[in-house]
Amino acid sequence: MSYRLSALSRTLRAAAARGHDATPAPVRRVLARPAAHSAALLVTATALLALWGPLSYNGYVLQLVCLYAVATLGLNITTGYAGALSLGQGASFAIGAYVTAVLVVSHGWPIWAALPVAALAGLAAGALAGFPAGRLGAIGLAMMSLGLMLVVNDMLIQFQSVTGGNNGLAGIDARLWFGGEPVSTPWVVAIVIVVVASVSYWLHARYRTSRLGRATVAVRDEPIGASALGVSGYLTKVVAFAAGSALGALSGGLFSFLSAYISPDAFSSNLSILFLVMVVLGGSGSRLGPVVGAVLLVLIPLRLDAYPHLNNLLYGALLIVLMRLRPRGLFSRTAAPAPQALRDLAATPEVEVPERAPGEPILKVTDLRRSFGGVDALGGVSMELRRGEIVGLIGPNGSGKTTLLNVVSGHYPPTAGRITLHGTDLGGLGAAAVAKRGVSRTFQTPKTFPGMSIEEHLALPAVHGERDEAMRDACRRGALTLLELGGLDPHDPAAGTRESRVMSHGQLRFLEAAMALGTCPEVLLLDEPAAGLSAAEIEGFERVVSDVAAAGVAVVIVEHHLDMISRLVDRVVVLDLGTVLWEGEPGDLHSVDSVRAAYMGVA
Ligand SMILES: Nc1ncnc2c1ncn2[C@@H]1O[C@H](COP(=O)(O)OP(=O)(O)OP(=O)(O)O)[C@@H](O)[C@H]1O
Repeated sequence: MSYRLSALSRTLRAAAARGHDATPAPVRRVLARPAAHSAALLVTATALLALWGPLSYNGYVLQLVCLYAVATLGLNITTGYAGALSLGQGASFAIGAYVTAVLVVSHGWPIWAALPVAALAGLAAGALAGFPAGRLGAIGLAMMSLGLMLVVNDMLIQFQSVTGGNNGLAGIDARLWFGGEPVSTPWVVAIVIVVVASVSYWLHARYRTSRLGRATVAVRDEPIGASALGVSGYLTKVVAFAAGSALGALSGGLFSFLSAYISPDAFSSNLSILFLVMVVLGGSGSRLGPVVGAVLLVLIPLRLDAYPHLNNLLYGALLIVLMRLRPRGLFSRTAAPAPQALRDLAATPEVEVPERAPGEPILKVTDLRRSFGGVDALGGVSMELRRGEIVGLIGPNGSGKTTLLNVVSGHYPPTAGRITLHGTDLGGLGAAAVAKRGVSRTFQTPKTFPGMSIEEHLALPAVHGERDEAMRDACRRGALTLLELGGLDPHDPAAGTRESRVMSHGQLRFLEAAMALGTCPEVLLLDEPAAGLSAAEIEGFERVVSDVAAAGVAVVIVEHHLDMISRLVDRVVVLDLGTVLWEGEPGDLHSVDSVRAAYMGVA
């Protein structure tokens, strides 16, 4: 037997070394599905309940684990997916518990009506808290959410006429109809708890793979890069707060039914900390982690009750050891699949590239200024950009090139001056809003999302507004070529599931540019795209830029490679000390004395 086991483990290790496990692919795909986990949770919990009975001690603990898991899954959306450290999940739990208790005890509501209302109350409270919280940093957010927990706890005591004050509310029985008799069997509550836990797991996993979930994770990983693709960091955080709080409140509602009696003692700030520890220990941002965290942190203290004098010490020491061994929690975050993005991209038809012919002006910058303290990074820049035109923006270090891109793309507000796209003012709009109007960009250091797969990156950008078919296809074809240049085969699903954290700098550059083209921009701003690329890669990149410009995309390219500028652009703008020093055709660049002096150091 031991020989067989070691042979099996050798086979598994060898398979792992080859990059896959021994489980057949279709079985692996089914096992990876959230619905499979959800069904397994439902079947296992129901079987255990049948074995132990819902009124037994074990049955009670199982129901407690399941309902706590609902709260931790919610907190995982807020803290794990959105990266917003919240100490307020206990407040949502309390709100849900009390809304349920009041509806049931004072108004005779049935369980199926009280629980959704509790979840809605949590959703509303989460959204209200999310509006100010969405703008706070990690520490501010933790403080605010903790404050919320304390306020809610105090309100439970103060609003005595509704909440029963310190005495709490008793008689929280499950009914099937409004004003009906309480059901006599504990199975109704037990089954509702198990089903809600299982469905919550599925919803929480679907959230991660949805467009909203992808946007949420992108904002967590790289908020500036996400905003350049039109994703509003603020809104994704508010929604994550609301969704997480709704599950927290639903969990509180289940707790009311399980306990049949609640009082403010059960909702101290320790509860929020417990939920957070469950999520962190299980693996914040992972799919299964919050459930495992709930299981462990309910069971471990119960086991330690056998050592009454040592239980706190052992509990604390165990947490320290576990976090030391697995600092990111027991389960790791994994990228979510988005195979459709690759399939769509790979199916883009071949496009015929027309002659490049710049058209009418679309972007206009007038007397644009931007200062940082006493430094005038832009001291009154005016320029126009035509449809289908490629403009090279060059100048010495510190001349304001990146600042100009940052201001035009909405990452910095201008100090003065105007930016218009098709005559509409862009000044004052945030980066996400500017991106949605058709201005896309790349950064000097590529801004990609380490926790997301390549296919997820490609599923993130969306086209906002009208674009003609040829331009769309040219952008998609360009994105496809960029991926191929980066050695990423869009026809190979295995390549798409790789996380961007393991990619080389050059690959990240191509991936970022492919995402920028994924928005099918009217204006594409490229900040030193050739840095770190080989001559062959630069040549391929130039071809893509030239092709999308021929389809009508207007391109501004900041670059120190003057050879590339001379080959590629229609017009060069030279910046010096935040102002336009010279503007003209690339062929004339070397013959202008002022440019030679400022940029090339030639007197
Ligand atoms: N966020 C900021 N805070 C303070 N000063 C800034 C900021 N961004 C830019 N600057 C300053 O503005 C000036 C222009 O910087 P910018 O990065 O736009 O130049 P650049 O032409 O892009 O330079 P490089 O070629 O080195 O990238 C510099 O003096 C820089 O120090």
